[in-house]
Amino acid sequence: MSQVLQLAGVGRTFGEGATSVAALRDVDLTISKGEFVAVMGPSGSGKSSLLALAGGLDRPTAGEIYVESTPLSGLTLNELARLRRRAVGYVFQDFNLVPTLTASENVSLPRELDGVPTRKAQRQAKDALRQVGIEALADRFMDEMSGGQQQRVAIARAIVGDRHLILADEPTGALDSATGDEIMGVLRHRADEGSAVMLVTHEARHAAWADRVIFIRDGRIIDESEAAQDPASLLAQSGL
Ligand SMILES: Nc1ncnc2c1ncn2[C@@H]1O[C@H](COP(=O)(O)OP(=O)(O)OP(=O)(O)O)[C@@H](O)[C@H]1O
Repeated sequence: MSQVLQLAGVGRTFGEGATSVAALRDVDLTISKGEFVAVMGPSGSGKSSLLALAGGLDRPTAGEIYVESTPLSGLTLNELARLRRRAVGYVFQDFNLVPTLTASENVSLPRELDGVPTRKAQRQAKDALRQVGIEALADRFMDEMSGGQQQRVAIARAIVGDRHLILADEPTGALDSATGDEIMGVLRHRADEGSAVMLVTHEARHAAWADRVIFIRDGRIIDESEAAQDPASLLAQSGL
């Protein structure tokens, strides 16, 4: 099975009647094992909504979403939560880390909740923290870490274990550009190892790490390109 994520005719409308907002309309999208896809588009175009649906954090008002061939509409909330913990790593814009836990505990907690034995979960957490370059900070609490360090913890939590679908919403916002590139390298590596990666970004230089770039405007996919050699040409192509 090579399709990790599939959206078929997906729509998401918020509210009803005259004041309703169509955040996404009729989106068809497939991401395969080993594929790194970047999503670009203006503010309010539907990028975060797309990621939330793909990660099972929200439900579509039209169409169907499949994660590893499982149609999400058929799952109860508990089943959806289990699938999210097992298969989906999510990097939130605002990190969503637990302040009273250490870096290592923040990363291992979702694994333990999913029944992975503590020792193994801790080993996996350590490995994920190593991949994002902060293994030495494993025992620090969140308020002892800078914004950039917390962001790395959030990324470690998303890639820990063997998640097959990594969804990242602007994961480089608080990072300087060298660290941002390092994080892109981590996501690229995860894709090369067989995960499907979807990254929302405003930065063409980050999108250039992807195999494919999707442009969204007004809730619709307006264009898809193979990643260009020259990141600036991505923006030129889409007219963004
Ligand atoms: N919970 C909600 N209730 C009502 N409208 C919403 C909700 N979430 C998103 N929207 C609307 O849906 C549209 C798409 O929003 P979304 O956050 O997905 O865009 P975005 O491309 O991620 O924007 P940004 O780049 O600013 O993060 C916007 O018009 C937004 O106002």
